[in-house]
Amino acid sequence: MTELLTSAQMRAIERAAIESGEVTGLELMERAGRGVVEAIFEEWPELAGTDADSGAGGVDRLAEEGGVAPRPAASPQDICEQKKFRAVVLCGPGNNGGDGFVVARLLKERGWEVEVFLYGDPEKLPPDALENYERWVGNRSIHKWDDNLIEDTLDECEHDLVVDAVFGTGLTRLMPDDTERTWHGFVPRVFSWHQKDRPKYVAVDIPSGICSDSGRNLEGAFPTDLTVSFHRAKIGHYLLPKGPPQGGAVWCGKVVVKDIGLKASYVAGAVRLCDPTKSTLTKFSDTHKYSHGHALILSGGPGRTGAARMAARGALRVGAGLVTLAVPPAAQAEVAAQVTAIMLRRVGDATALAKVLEDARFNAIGLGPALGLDEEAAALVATALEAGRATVLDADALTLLTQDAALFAKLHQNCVLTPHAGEFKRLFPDIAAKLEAAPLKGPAYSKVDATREAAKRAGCVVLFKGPDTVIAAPDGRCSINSAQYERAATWLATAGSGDVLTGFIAGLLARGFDPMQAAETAAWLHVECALEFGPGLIAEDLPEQLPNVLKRLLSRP
Ligand SMILES: NC(=O)C1=CN([C@@H]2O[C@H](COP(=O)(O)OP(=O)(O)OC[C@H]3O[C@@H](n4cnc5c(N)ncnc54)[C@H](OP(=O)(O)O)[C@@H]3O)[C@@H](O)[C@H]2O)[C@@H](O)CC1
Ligand SMILES: Nc1ncnc2c1ncn2[C@@H]1O[C@H](COP(=O)(O)OP(=O)(O)O)[C@@H](O)[C@H]1O
Ligand SMILES: [K+]
Repeated sequence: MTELLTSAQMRAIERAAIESGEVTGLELMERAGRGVVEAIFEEWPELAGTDADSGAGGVDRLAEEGGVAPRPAASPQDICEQKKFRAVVLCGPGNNGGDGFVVARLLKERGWEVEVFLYGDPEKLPPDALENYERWVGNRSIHKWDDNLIEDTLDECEHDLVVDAVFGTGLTRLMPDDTERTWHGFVPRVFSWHQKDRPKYVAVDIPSGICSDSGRNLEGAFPTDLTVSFHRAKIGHYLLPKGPPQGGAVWCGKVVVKDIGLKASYVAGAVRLCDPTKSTLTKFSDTHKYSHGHALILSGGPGRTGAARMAARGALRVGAGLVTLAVPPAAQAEVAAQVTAIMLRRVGDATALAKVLEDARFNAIGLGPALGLDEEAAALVATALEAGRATVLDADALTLLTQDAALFAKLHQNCVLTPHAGEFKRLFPDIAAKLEAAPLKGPAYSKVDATREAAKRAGCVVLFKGPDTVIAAPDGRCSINSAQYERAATWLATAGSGDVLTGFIAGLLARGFDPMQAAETAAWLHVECALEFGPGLIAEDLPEQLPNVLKRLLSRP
């Protein structure tokens, strides 16, 4: 699985590499800037042009005029007279700005017309950024930050590119909001999504204003088409905090990670991006059906059996050897008419469930979807938890846990809880409040922090749903299953899809996956199934996509 880093982890890796003498900060900055330029041309080859088209090797007209650095900026009209690719590079007061100066220089070397604006004092730039500032101003113009001039420059003639290198992983507080500027006003004026023939917007490392650890929008983030990060993606690229203002992945556009020559080393405690390997699925492939386990899925009463039937089908398709639906007697005929490979057991109450669970071959339980919220349902949850089996709890089972502290206390390390945002808030109201509170500084409290805290409190795996599903174990392991960017599958948010996920987890638990691995693998397969089917998907379709999805996964080299 790919690691996603925090800003502190990234800084530690950078520091270790520099201290070991294997690289200098200046070299890293040069590679970062080069990586951004490479990514721009890979994304929009039309911007790479040919030497002749782009005027590469062309002489800086301002330099020809004999100015000395730093010279007064050219007026927007002056700039528009030339037919070249044009970029505006917005640089900030730290090393993110330093990367911006490198990008500006490299574009200039290719013949681009480049206007650079610096937010902050040159004298206060950190050393590597200062060095690149000086390399840039050696014979070129630079503008002191001026909202109006930036807007005029972009208005006066067509630009091909705006590079956002204002703040990166060092964003420590809310976006500046002083008497001279409010970023909330500046950003919508300059970063117009709707403008005809608008420039491409590219963020260096992360869109300025987005907290790289949490994805939270520290008010006034710059929305971009492409975000180019370095060494590893950051957690904030993959979280999608709710607005207003919305954050994270919404502003990144697309994330490309460029290698800057830092050694890949294990980072203790790093969050991972879910992407199971072939071996994850094959390592439990014995031949006998009982060696693939037996999942028991609890059904609701008459007229409420569909959710459990879908979960059971999911469990069977994901490879549980056997799946049995535990059905209240009044719903038996309804269920029997609709299932074939799935078996039935009459389970009228908690005593009957306890009897069924005397059979040790039932090694995994899935319960909650349409189970009901009455005392009988609560007794079923208690009995299931007391059995100590690998158990996934969803929907009504989660609501029941919120109503009874003694029931919550029965959770054990073989459980998986699968709340959506509403259920999470009911289960962990204080944690949800921290997540909902407006962030005042970076690094801000994130969905990763919230899920880790919830898992620790519950003493079991928590899978916090959404397009940015976060999965955490009490020991701190944590991963994100992303349904964003190239895995965007908004149509997965359809009634009953969560019930199928419960079934996938139960099936994998039955196959012997540990709870964290079952939750991660199921969440990943769930999105793959949605992508396989495409728009128009209904929940029943999800299990039917598994054969193709698994075939593809298992045929990977
Ligand atoms: N790590 C690596 O391996 C590599 C890192 N690289 C690059 O370095 C970037 C990180 O650089 P960085 O640490 O200098 O932080 P950065 O984002 O430039 O900002 C710091 C400046 O912003 C200021 N500031 C903060 N918040 C503010 C606010 N709200 N409003 C106003 N000011 C605010 C803050 O001020 P201070 O808090 O110090 O007062 C400080 O001056 C990283 O994203 C990547 O692009 C690459 O070169 C290659 C390898
Ligand atoms: N925008 C989205 N893109 C992709 N998946 C989503 C999105 N919104 C929700 N999901 C997923 O859809 C499923 C919905 O589950 P849930 O909320 O329990 O619905 P239900 O109770 O109808 O089954 C979850 O797996 C969740 O992660
Ligand atoms: K940036």
